[in-house]
Amino acid sequence: MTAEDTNIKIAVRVRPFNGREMERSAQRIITMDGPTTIITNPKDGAERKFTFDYRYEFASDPLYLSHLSLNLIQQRVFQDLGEAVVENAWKGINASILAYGQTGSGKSYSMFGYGLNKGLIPMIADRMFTSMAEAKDPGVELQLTFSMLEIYNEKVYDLLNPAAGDALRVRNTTNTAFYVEGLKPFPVTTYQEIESLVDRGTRNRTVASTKMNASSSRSHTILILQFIQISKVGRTEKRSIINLVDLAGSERVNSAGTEGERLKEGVNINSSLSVLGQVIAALVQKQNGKKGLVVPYRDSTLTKLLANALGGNSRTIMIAALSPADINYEETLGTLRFVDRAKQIKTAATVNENPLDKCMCRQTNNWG
Ligand SMILES: Nc1ncnc2c1ncn2[C@@H]1O[C@H](COP(=O)(O)OP(=O)(O)OP(=O)(O)O)[C@@H](O)[C@H]1O
Repeated sequence: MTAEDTNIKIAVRVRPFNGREMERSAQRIITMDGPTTIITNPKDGAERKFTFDYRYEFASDPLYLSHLSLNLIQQRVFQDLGEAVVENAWKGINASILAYGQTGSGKSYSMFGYGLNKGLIPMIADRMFTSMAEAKDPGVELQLTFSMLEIYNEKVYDLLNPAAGDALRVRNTTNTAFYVEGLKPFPVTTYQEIESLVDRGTRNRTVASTKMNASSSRSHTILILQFIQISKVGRTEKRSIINLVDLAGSERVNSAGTEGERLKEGVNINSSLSVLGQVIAALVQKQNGKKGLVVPYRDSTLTKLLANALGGNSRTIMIAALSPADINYEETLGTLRFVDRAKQIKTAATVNENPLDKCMCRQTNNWG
């Protein structure tokens, strides 16, 4: 099967001002003009312009903040970004969505949503089950599994199986394909099952975080849906993996006055996100013809697990979550620069279809 090169798609999303920003009478420094996102330096008024694939902003009109209009925007995000993920899963193509941005910028809002205001994860799961219920071919058996993990201080924890306690090991099948040994995929047959597993995983994340004196923004969370279509007639198997990633806050850690666990956490978050930046830079240089370059996937747990999403067999989308406020100028500019580099990466998604007799048919939880 031939690989089809596509660039990583970037979506920028600006959230409304929060209470703290309003209290401080923060000014808006992000504007959007057609495909262009413009950020203004509050010190000297200098503008920087970026162009991305999708943009979502909020209007200053308070009506925007009504539940209905918030919901409409969540639905638009799903139509633009999520629908194709489900369509590709049916074709046997892997997909990944990563949310990047500083703490409180709206990553979880985009990925999980809040209450009735559902985000991409519940909407993708819902659409998956609707399409499976509509599938008509009795000769094709459909299987969907779900797993959820957390990377905290470079270690991987199975959020659906916390009894396992200890961190799981990341192993590699090839130089660029890694998997989590012992991560338990749960077979799911209804939307409600996924919903309760996500709730369980989120609760475990909070418990683990509290125990470790962390807040949720200090770990990376990855949800994995694996979809398998087994054709009994053609004796083939089509597999696809959907990775949904809520990254830790990208703000730089101020080490002044920080010690012990907090410092370690900060250093680890910083280093895994900075390795992510280095991996992106290396992939871009490689695509621009630079020879003999080693992409440093191995330098962090996060980049090992995202190797396929970034440089391999996946269609990948990055959501850059932004605060609109001048007081966050540096972080917001950092986020825009980060995804501006990532948009140059090309991934080569292939259809994962194999004859049943030849396929390895192991319950993988990897990204390969
Ligand atoms: N696009 C949006 N529209 C309306 N409200 C939003 C939007 N994005 C975020 N919010 C609100 O902003 C707050 C912070 O968002 P969220 O928790 O998603 O941030 P985060 O980037 O995931 O933070 P953390 O890294 O700490 O987990 C929440 O109260 C959320 O409801």
